[in-house]
Formats: sequence, structure tokens, C-alpha cells
Amino acid sequence: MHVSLDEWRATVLGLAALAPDRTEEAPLEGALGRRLAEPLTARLPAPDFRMSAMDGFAVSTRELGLGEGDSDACPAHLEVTCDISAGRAAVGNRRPGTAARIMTGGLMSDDLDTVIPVEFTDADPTAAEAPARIALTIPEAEAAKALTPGRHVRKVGEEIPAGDLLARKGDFVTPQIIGIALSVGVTHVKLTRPRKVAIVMTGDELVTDLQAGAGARPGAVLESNGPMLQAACARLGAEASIHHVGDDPAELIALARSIAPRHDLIVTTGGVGSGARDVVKAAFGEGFGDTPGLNCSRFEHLAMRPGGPQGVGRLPVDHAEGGNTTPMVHLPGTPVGAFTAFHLFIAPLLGSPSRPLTLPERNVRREAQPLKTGATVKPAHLAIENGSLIATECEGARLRPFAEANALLILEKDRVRVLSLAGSLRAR
Ligand SMILES: Nc1nc2c(c(=O)[nH]1)N[C@H]1C(S)=C(S)[C@@H](COP(=O)(O)OP(=O)(O)OC[C@H]3O[C@@H](n4cnc5c(N)ncnc54)[C@H](O)[C@@H]3O)O[C@H]1N2
Ligand code: MOO
Repeated sequence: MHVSLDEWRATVLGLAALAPDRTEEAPLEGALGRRLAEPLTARLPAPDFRMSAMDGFAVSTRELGLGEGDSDACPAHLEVTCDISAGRAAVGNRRPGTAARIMTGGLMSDDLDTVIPVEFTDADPTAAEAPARIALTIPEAEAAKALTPGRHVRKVGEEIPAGDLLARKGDFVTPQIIGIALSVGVTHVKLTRPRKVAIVMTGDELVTDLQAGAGARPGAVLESNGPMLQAACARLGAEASIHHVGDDPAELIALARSIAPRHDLIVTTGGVGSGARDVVKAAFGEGFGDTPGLNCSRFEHLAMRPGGPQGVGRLPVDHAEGGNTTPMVHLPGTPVGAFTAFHLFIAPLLGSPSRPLTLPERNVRREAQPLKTGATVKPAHLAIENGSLIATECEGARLRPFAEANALLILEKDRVRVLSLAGSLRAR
């Protein structure tokens, strides 16, 4: 019986669990794409003083003798005795019963409670000096609201109260989190140190040099998994190094042992099939022929296509910071198998917020069929169409259709799920 995709996901999360995160305090600027090691809360309220939400004229409804909804008592003219700009000291001492010209973002002193937008007056909005007197031209429809206390005034903390939870532990820092946090006085945050991933490509046939690949050696294949998976790691805030070995198990074991102490996770690609030269299986499984393997990884053929052959284990090694094993995940060598398996099994280890979400069949456009017992995984494009989230399978063979994909479709007999590649589709 082949192992199911979900069983394998749980197995990898358990067996290849990473060492606890290490953290560091760092400035928010430059933290884009990194993960928060603790919840982010507002240090200051936003706004942190009462301010005008409009360019216009601030008044005290109490001084004008206006009660709630008292539009009939609204004066036709107002004297202007003060001028307030954002971030500057007020010019002039406002006399009771008169207005202050005020700009959006200008500080409202305690005596002022309402702002009349400049459009509702005869004042020239761009005049350098405040006018001495204005006529009110409040439209009928606005009359009841225009002079009620609090109109067009932003209260302290109305956007964000002090102490408000802005982002959770484990969230990725986004451009908007940077903006929100800086606006409430948070300049430094606790971040998890980027995970260090080693990507080891196996195979004598692989070449990184275009000249060598273009027929210089029979059967040479251009290497693409390394930089592809390195980029996928970077999307999740992890730093990946790339390594190559040929089809010699002893060489692979030596390489893995030498890099393991410096890495949180080793990912291998290739060498997990059923053939005579499957170097990863030979090195970390039970060995091959007379060559004993380390027997530290488990290999299965999943009930899934592509990406059927998979492995996971822990390499015995002494770490400088403690711990005596390094987790390893073994992906198939085919670029499409490696890519899909990375998103299904390794992204959750690295803290990806994406989860496979069930989609109603009517929201899915597809040609592909599920395996009789197991999952078919296909590239798909997720988009909102007529107000619904629709997943459309991308057409083409192997890795090609992934060029326009932003999601994976997981097709099974009785359900269809979708996993966002952008890393942000979460169930609510
Ligand atoms: N008799 C069977 N044969 C195969 C089975 C099976 O069940 N029985 N499964 C097939 C499936 S499915 C897959 S997937 C592959 C798994 O093979 P490996 O993981 O051992 O991968 P390789 O043989 O090393 O490579 C496969 C293919 O991909 C190319 N490749 C490998 N690494 C890279 C790289 N870094 N960049 C670009 N391309 C790469 C490699 O040259 C091969 O063409 O086994 C099937 N066979
Ligand atoms: O499992 Mo493989 O070729 O279908 O990636």
C-alpha cells in the first residue's frame, strides 16, 4: 500500500522537525520576508494625538451654542483667528466662538471638536494666509451632520489602540506590516534567524555549464533544481546553499557529513527511484550490493503523481549548538517532482502559512483526473472570477505549465484541494 500525501506530510513534519528557531532583534527596515519570533503589538496608539481628517476650519460646537443635530442654529459666517498646519505650532490665539483654519493631520487642541471641510466654505483652499472671515456653504444633505461634535476629527487610537496585536508570532514581515508597525512607534522586532538549507543535487549527468550541456557530453542534463529550490527557500525567508555530487554513495555521505553541522536541513534531489544507481537511497537507506548504507532515512513511493518517490530521515552528526542529527528530506530528481514536493513537504517545515484548502468542484477548471487511489498534483492559476475564487489547471507537460501557476491543485477521488504557491492563502 502506498503512503498517502497527507500521511507523508505528517511524517515529514515529525521526522524532519527542525531545531528550535534562534532569534535576533533587528530593525524593521530590511526585515521584509523574515519571520516574527514574537507577536507584534502597537507601542503607541494611531493616531497618537487628536487630529483633523480634512483641510478646513475647526470650531468648538459648545462655544457656538450648537447641540447635537442643531443645524438650524448654524451660523452663516465665522471669524477665523488662528491657523494650524500639520506638524507646526498654531499661528494666532483663537478667540472663543471663532474658527481656526486647519490642515489635514493638524493637531486639534482640546477646545476644538469639529472640522468643517474647506469645500463647505467660500474660502480659497490654496490661499497662503488664512482668511479673516468665512461664509459657510454647507450643502442641505450635510447640514445635520456638519456641525456635530467629532465630525472629521480622528480620535486618539481610533485606527490602532496602544497594545493592539498587529501580527502573530511566525508571521512573515510584509511591506504593510513594516508601515503599520513604524506608524505606532515599533522600529525593532524580534525575528527568527533565517533557516539554513543545503540543497544537494545528485546525478553524474548534471552539468551547470551550457556549453557542456549542449551535446558536449552524451546524455548531459542542464542542472536546474538547485537554483529553483534555492529561490523557493528564499521566498520562505530561508537561505539555501547549493551542492553537487555524482552517483557515488560514499561521496554523498562525505558531503552530507561535512555540511550537516552548518545547516538546519539538508534537501537532496534525485537518486530515490527504483533503479540500480539510486545514490541517495544507497547512501541513506539500506545500501546497495556490498556497500552498506547509513540506514538513517526512510524511503517510500507515495500514492501521488508526480513526486511519487520520496524519502525523509536524520543524519547523525554533532552540531556546535547541540543536537546530534540534521534532518534530511529526499526529493525526486525530476524538476516537476522536486518542485511540487518542495511545496507539499518542505514549505511547511520552513513555516509557510499556506495550507491545502478544499475547493468546491464548481470552482475548479481541469482536465486532469485523480489517481484511482491517490493524488494527482497539477499546476493551477488561482484568480477571482465574477466574485468567486477559481482554480484553472495550467496546460502543458512537466515543468512547463508551472510558468504561469500560482497554486497546486491536489486532485483526489472525492475532493479537490488547492495550495497557494505565493505562500499566503490561509483558511479563515
Ligand atoms: N522502474 C521505475 N522507474 C521509475 C519510477 C518507478 O516507480 N519505477 N519512478 C519514476 C518517478 S515517478 C520518478 S520522479 C523518478 C525518480 O527518480 P530519481 O529521484 O531517482 O531522479 P533521477 O533519476 O536522479 O532523475 C530523474 C530525472 O530528472 C533529472 N534531474 C535530476 N536532477 C536534476 C536537476 N538537479 N536538475 C535538472 N534535472 C534533474 C534527471 O536528469 C532525470 O532526467 O524515477 C522514475 N523512474
Ligand atoms: O514522481 Mo515522478 O516523475 O512522477 O516526479
